[in-house]
Amino acid sequence: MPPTRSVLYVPGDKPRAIEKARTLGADAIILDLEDAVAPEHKHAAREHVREALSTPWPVPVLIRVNGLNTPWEHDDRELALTAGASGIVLPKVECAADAHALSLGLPLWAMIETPHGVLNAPQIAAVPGVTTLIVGANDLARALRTQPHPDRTPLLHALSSVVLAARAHGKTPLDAVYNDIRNPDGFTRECQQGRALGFSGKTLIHPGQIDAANQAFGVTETEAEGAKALIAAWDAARAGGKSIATHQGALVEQMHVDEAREVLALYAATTR
Ligand SMILES: CC(C)(COP(=O)(O)OP(=O)(O)OC[C@H]1O[C@@H](n2cnc3c(N)ncnc32)[C@H](O)[C@@H]1OP(=O)(O)O)[C@@H](O)C(=O)NCCC(=O)NCCSC(=O)C[C@H](O)C(=O)O
Ligand SMILES: [Mg+2]
Repeated sequence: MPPTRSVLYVPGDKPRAIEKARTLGADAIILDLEDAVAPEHKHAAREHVREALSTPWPVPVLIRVNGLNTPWEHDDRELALTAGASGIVLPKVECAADAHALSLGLPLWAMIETPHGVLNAPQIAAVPGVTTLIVGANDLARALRTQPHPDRTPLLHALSSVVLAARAHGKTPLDAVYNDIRNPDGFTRECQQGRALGFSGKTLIHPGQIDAANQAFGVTETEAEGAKALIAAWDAARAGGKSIATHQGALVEQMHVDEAREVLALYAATTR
């Protein structure tokens, strides 16, 4: 799987921001046709997105289309199919049938941002074309009538439900955006919380959030060296006929080795 530590939304009607996004260092880009684009700009945004995708990008670029049953659905779908996007982001996915409705042969990133979406997350994650679940915390908080909380306590159940559903089906869970672009400390704390909850990365709204997300969801050289040492300890134990090993005083079993290999794969993919 390509890395998804940092996934930046860029409004489809802002060509300057789109061009800027090419070189910002995010692992993936979502060109947005939905909530970041006012109704009167939807048509122009589609043209900007088509133009942007007519030349190669260094990272995967997805299109967030408008939701099913909106007036823009048909034209967005046609654009997504013909423009050369790496995938489609579908907002407000409520059930598996919604995901099937937009199974167009491209990877589908399903946004879980309604109560039904959370309740049906396991069925949505099970749809073969769905590769990724993204939490949409703004829409979800509104629908649930939760109050803002620095530790996201009111949303923890939903956040963990999305991780659980995605992981159960081998899909990638991505954490929600952090709205306060002037609060880097709060952003970093939320990245760390998202990683601890099991998310693979975070969706972002501003270039200033990319480095912190890459760091929080990435692998340091020290961590990579630690993973190599753990695998070496395991290999030595197995070569000596042992079924389990210890490394730096801690038990090592097969699942720790699998985890260490994932750490090394992410390190290799993000240090080119
Ligand atoms: C939030 C913003 C409106 C702030 O914009 P602005 O005030 O212009 O920021 P800056 O002046 O700090 O910008 C500095 C330069 O960086 C460029 N920029 C800003 N944001 C982006 C971006 N997202 N991608 C690429 N480049 C960006 C500016 O153009 C400036 O460049 P320059 O002119 O050369 O100096 C703005 O950041 C923004 O629009 N962000 C994206 C908002 C968005 O996409 N929203 C929709 C997705 S989030 C969502 O819907 C969540 C979900 O559905 C849910 O329910 O939770
Ligand atoms: Mg939303």
